[in-house]
Amino acid sequence: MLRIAVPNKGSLSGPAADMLHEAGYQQRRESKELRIVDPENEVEFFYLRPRDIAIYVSSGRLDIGITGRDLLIDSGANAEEILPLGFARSTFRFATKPGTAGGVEDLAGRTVATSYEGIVAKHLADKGVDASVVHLDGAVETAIELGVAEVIADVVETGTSLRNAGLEVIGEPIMKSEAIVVRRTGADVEEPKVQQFLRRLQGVLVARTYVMMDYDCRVEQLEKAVALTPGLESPTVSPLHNEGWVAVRAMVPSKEAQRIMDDLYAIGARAILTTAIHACRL
Ligand SMILES: Nc1ncnc2c1ncn2[C@@H]1O[C@H](COP(=O)(O)OP(=O)(O)OP(=O)(O)O)[C@@H](O)[C@H]1O
Ligand SMILES: O=P(O)(O)OC[C@H]1O[C@H](OP(=O)(O)OP(=O)(O)O)[C@H](O)[C@@H]1O
Ligand SMILES: [Mg+2]
Repeated sequence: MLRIAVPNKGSLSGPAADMLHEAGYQQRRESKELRIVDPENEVEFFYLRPRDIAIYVSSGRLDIGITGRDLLIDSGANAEEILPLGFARSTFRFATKPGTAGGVEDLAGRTVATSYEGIVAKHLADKGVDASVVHLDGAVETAIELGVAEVIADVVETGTSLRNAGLEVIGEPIMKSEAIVVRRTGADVEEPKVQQFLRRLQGVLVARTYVMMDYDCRVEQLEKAVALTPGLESPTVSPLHNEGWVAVRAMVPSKEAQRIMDDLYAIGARAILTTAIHACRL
């Protein structure tokens, strides 16, 4: 049975459960449940604090975990990223009151408040900047106003929390993060049950980012049409009853679907349809 760690709270927990559900796995019904068994899929899910997941996985007691890239790096755990999942995207940045500092080099001798001490201490050391780091559990934006630190280092998504606290980012992002699947460093990722789990999640990612496009076009326009919709391997082309016409079917990135439909129409394609993909294995 594959043992998988899933975030039980916070920004990662809802989207992770949604993705697993879309991949066909049973998920907990109540937020108080700490573990469930999905016997049909031979998987056991453990609902753990996102910050602890890389540590459990590195111990080898759990085969796989879903966590944030920033949390993995901050933990220093002996685990590695094996699949990015595309949700909980954020950057990790320094911020302070406007006019206090221009870049990381100005932080020498200052105090930085953060919930991600591991990332911050390493980054400061790499840059050769000697600053103190104070650990806070969350809501670090308030630490400056309350005099606990002069600088913060925190997760930034829209920037609303920083703006509301009257702070601005300084320097380049320390890192970019998103939800990821982790496995103990060096453990076999080719193991069939691990591969099956990854294929299912990859299927969800593809189903979320592609649509199926169908259209009819004249044979003379086929090469131009296929250039617009090359598909993943190559599009399916079938003859139509009307001579001189073919039907084409190809997967296209959903973000580009409307533009591609306009371009196909412009070269004479007709009956252009897009449909959602519910699941797939590539
Ligand atoms: N506003 C956000 N937008 C996108 N990702 C976020 C956001 N806040 C946190 N994250 C990401 O979520 C993960 C943090 O997990 P965590 O459980 O601490 O989330 P959280 O929302 O901060 O939870 P809590 O505030 O309950 O501690 C990190 O990978 C982080 O980059
Ligand atoms: O750039 P934004 O879109 O505003 O998002 C970033 C904020 O979201 C998270 O806070 P959360 O609500 O999880 O509170 P926390 O700081 O207590 O973790 C993060 O810690 C930032 O404060
Ligand atoms: Mg938070």
